[in-house]
Amino acid sequence: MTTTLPRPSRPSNGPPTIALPALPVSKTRKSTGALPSPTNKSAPNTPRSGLRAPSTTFAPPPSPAPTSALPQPRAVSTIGTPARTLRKTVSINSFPQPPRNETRINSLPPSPLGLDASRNSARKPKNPTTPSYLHLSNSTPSLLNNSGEGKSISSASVRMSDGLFSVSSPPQSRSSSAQDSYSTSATTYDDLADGAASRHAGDSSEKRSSKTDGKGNVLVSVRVRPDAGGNENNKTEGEWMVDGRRALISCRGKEGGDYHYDNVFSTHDDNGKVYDHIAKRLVRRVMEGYHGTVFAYGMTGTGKTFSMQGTATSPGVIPLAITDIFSYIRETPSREFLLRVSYLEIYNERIHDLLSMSTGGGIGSNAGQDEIKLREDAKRGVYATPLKEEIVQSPTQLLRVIARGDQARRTASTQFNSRSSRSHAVVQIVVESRERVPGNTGGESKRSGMLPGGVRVSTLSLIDLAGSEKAAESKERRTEGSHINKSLLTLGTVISKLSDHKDKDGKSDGKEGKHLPYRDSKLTRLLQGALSGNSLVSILCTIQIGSAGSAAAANSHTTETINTLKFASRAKNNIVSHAKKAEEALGSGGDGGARVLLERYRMEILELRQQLELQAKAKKDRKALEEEEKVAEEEKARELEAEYRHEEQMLEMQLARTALKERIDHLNRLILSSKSIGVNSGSFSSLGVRASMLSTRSSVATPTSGRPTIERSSSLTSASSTVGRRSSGGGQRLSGGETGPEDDDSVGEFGDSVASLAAQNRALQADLADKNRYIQTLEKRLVQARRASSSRASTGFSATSKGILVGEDHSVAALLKDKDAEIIDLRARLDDKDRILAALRTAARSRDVAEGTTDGRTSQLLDNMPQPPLSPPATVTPGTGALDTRKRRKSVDEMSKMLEEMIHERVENGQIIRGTRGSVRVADHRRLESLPEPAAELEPLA
Ligand SMILES: Nc1ncnc2c1ncn2[C@@H]1O[C@H](COP(=O)(O)OP(=O)(O)OP(=O)(O)O)[C@@H](O)[C@H]1O
Repeated sequence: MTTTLPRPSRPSNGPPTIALPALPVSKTRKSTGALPSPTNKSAPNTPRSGLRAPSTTFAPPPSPAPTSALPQPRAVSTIGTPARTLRKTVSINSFPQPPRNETRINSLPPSPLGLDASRNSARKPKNPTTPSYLHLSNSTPSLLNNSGEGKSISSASVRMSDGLFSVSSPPQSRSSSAQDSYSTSATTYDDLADGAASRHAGDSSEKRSSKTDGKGNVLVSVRVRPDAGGNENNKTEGEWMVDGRRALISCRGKEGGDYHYDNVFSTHDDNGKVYDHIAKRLVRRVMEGYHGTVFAYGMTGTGKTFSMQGTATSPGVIPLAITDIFSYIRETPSREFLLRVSYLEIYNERIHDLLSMSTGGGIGSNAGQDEIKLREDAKRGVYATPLKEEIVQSPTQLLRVIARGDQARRTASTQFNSRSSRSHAVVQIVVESRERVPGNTGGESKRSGMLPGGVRVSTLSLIDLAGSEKAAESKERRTEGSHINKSLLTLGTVISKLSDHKDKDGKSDGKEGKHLPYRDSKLTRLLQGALSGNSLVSILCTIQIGSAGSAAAANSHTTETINTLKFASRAKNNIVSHAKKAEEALGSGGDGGARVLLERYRMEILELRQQLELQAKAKKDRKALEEEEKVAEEEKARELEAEYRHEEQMLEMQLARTALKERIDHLNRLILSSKSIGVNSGSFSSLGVRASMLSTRSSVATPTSGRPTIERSSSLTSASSTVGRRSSGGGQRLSGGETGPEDDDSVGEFGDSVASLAAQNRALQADLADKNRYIQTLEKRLVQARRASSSRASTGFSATSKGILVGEDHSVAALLKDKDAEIIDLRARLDDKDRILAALRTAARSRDVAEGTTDGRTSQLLDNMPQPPLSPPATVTPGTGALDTRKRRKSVDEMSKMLEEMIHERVENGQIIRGTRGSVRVADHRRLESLPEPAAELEPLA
């Protein structure tokens, strides 16, 4: 297989670089050419290093001791450069190895290449009695080695301490990218590194390496993909030899050599193991506040996506990292976390948001998206914007988000991969964390006045690069390929030049060094922070060394593989990380604060909680108000109902009263009629007497007193007719059967008057009886009404009803009293009538005596009437002529006088009042006192 990438002219001291991109720096080449020598890798500093057959029996050869079976790598001849060799040795040995593997690896047989002996022999003089991996582990601790992890993960108490980070980056190493450093807080791990270095002051080379080496924070691993043909015996695949235990890959070809890395994974190693070695610790560090970057680099089809994403049965780095992230959160109750994730791809040098795109990854699938640009600020470094970030709360949710992005990622079938990634894909997980205030959760901290600590923000970038490839047949693939190759070339260039930015101690020297072309591609721009040392870095390079079925393919693979191996070596040599734990941002202000969602959310939660409390209070007040209103409404309703019932009762009473009143009016009319009858009958009787007198007078022609007499006569006629009518009407109303006799009685002159009086008397008595009955009926109805009211009053309106009943009682009592008074009045009038009748009888007898009549019809008629106690009748003596007339006149005069006296007497007694025209009427107080008095006016007799 051939590569389209330009081949740089290779220095003689480097490993084969036939297929490498044209890297610009010869110095880099030298550096790169100094591939890990067996000697340099010989000193294990971790359990796994120890497994690489640490032995005190090995001599420390200054140069590698390649096996005779392998071609002597040119790199070996250059490893004699002390500084380079030392640095490489220290950095590689400082890489972590999983503690669990220690036993297993210790039991492994020595490397067939015999490189362990030379490496370990190189360590032996320094500490012949102590396993070299332990020695180096102490001397060059790194954020990614076991010592660090042991402290940070084993227990919460250790996690809580900042001293747990025995990071090896010396202060000098910071200078390489100090201008971009996120960290302004503790330099704990630097100090510790210095301390660690000083413990080995006796070994100047080691001390130097510990100072210069930020590479303790950079892991470079190589993974060999199984051959598609099924030949997995990768130990000796043609000219290649892979030794996972010693992290060695040897090539026996013309550009061959020995390549040492932090980890070499054979075809037998699964994704779990790969993750454990390349990313597990880094993920932990990210959770503790460091930035971390893991990326996979390699030729197309060599297993980058397989390693990063994995499969359902063999999850890759990304899903395993997610699992660990949430495990860490669970294990760390002392802090609270907020995770947000973004997912972008760089396709044809354009950035696309995979979380905002529709799935399918086709052209135009991101139509409508704002162009995503890269920006840089002091706090965040280089970042893409605008980019969708999703907050995730569970591994499942996070995996789902990433799976959605994967769906949107552009893939296509290529010569080497049926589903080749055509873009660089970057998953970025931002971890915000804050220490919980003991005993307080949520809003309680505010209430207690204790503020929690600041928020720490760190980022984990998981990058699956597109694979380098030769020109494809289709134009589209060629375009994609050219962009991919260009960006990968820029990446290689930047990494190569990184060594130029370091002084002899490995410190970055931006002024003197060459320009770093980060801006030449979006990929390098995005990786700028990681490459310049602000992040812990783990690079997984994937290769395929099988023949893949054809000599051409095998050849192509070899070239590409060697390119990849060289890239890995340069990365290991040149990238220096001095990552620091991110500072804790207090408050929500400022640039840093603006992106600290945890703080913003906390503030938002507080605000919302306050709003909630206010709302709850308002709701409570409103409820109380509503209750009051409800009570008031109920009260009002009750009042209205009571009022309504009262009105009903009043109406009933009114109706009853109206009925009573009507009846009373009717009775009054009857009474008045009776009175009129009584009075008029009295007048009539007297006038009747008088009429007879008048007729007598007429006969005696006494015109002197004619006028009044005539008037009186007229009046009598009128009154008589009135009485006749009223009496008739009243009789009809009271009892129809009684009208007959009355009508009969009303015929005739004197006889008629007397009969009428008798009829009137009967009528009055009947009326009286009728009234009594009516009064009884009224009393019954009142009792019934009272019962009805009291039953209604029992439904809750007792107070009001009482008032009604009391009023009713009063009105009924008054009514009864009125009626009683009227009855008494009526009786008194009857008495009056009786007296008048008696007077009339007397007058009639006197007349009879005076006229000498013997029939006594008038007096007899009158005698038939009830006899009131009257004065004894005057003695009448018969006479003739003028004497008789004189006697009659005298008799009439006497009678008139007697009547006048009687009236006068009553006027004096105050029983009656004399009117201005001589009329008389019953005194009011007499009425009230129920004294018998005629209600109608009595015409004066004289
Ligand atoms: N270690 C491995 N074990 C088993 N199968 C593997 C391994 N590595 C890769 N493969 C298989 O090889 C094929 C190509 O792998 P993958 O797509 O991961 O390559 P790649 O490097 O991502 O390619 P590209 O750059 O074109 O995207 C896949 O079918 C994958 O399953």
